[in-house]
Amino acid sequence: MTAASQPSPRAAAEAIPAASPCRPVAPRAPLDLPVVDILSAEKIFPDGTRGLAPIDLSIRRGEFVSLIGPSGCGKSTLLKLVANLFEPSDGRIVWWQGNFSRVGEAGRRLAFVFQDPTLMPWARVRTNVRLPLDLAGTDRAEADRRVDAALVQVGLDRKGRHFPGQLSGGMRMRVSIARAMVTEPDLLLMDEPFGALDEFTRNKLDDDLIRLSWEKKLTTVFVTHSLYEAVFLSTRIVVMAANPGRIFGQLELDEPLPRGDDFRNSDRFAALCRELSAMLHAASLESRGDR
Ligand SMILES: Nc1ncnc2c1ncn2[C@@H]1O[C@H](COP(=O)(O)OP(=O)(O)OP(=O)(O)O)[C@@H](O)[C@H]1O
Repeated sequence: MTAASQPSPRAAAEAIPAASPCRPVAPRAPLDLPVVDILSAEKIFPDGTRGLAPIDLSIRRGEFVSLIGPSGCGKSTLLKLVANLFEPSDGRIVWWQGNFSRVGEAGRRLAFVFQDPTLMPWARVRTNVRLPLDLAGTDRAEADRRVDAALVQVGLDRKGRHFPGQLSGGMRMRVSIARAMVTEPDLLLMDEPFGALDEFTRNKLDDDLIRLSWEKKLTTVFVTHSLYEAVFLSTRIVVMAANPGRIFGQLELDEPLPRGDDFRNSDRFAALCRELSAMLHAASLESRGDR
């Protein structure tokens, strides 16, 4: 792992100026209500691979938590456990303080955004974004209203009648985010959503995501390989180590939200990147058993 040397000039060169300057505001409202409690949850796959050692982690309302760490440390496995895409081998996961035995029950919505936008190529952008509402049987007028709002939120209000093949990679990812936003999720899970995009587009989408996250008071768990992205977006970063997958350390970031280029180009950002880089270096050594 290389040190985070001088991230600011690079970010400055590649970042698109924010639509509005970053306004320093007080941290968002109380963060104390747990959305997900991961209680000694462990994952051993059927072939015997120990994907995750027992993990304890609480995600609170309004947090933006990034999971970062070396390849194979269990970031995706942890995210899928939180998404209830599979069950822990041991331990348990409690959503909304046990008010719901499974995610997705009435009143609680969870949305998952993958690295691949997985759009229907034969359907227009509007139809793709409306899909979860159609599946849920939402009234058509209400669905159209939410689709309009979501397309505005991601800056695609003029692309609703386009097909996915007519869009850039960044635009397709925006469609995928809009499709998550129409469900008005209580918990947004994102597995390296911008990993396949160039850094210029990634920075722009990070800008949009942090604005959306702030405006909608989202609770988000986000997997990334980019320490710059993790520092820019997160209120808390969970650093993981591998062999077996586990939590190595955590970094709280109290930089006020929303954030923009002022933060990206600040000494504070550079210092936080260096701190995270050192943690990742140590986690990487620990993963190889070198320490
Ligand atoms: N379905 C599976 N069956 C067996 N082993 C699995 C399965 N899925 C993941 N693993 C193993 O579990 C461990 C954690 O995998 P996971 O994909 O969660 O890591 P990751 O941190 O997301 O990796 P990357 O950064 O490379 O995407 C790895 O050793 C992986 O090989």
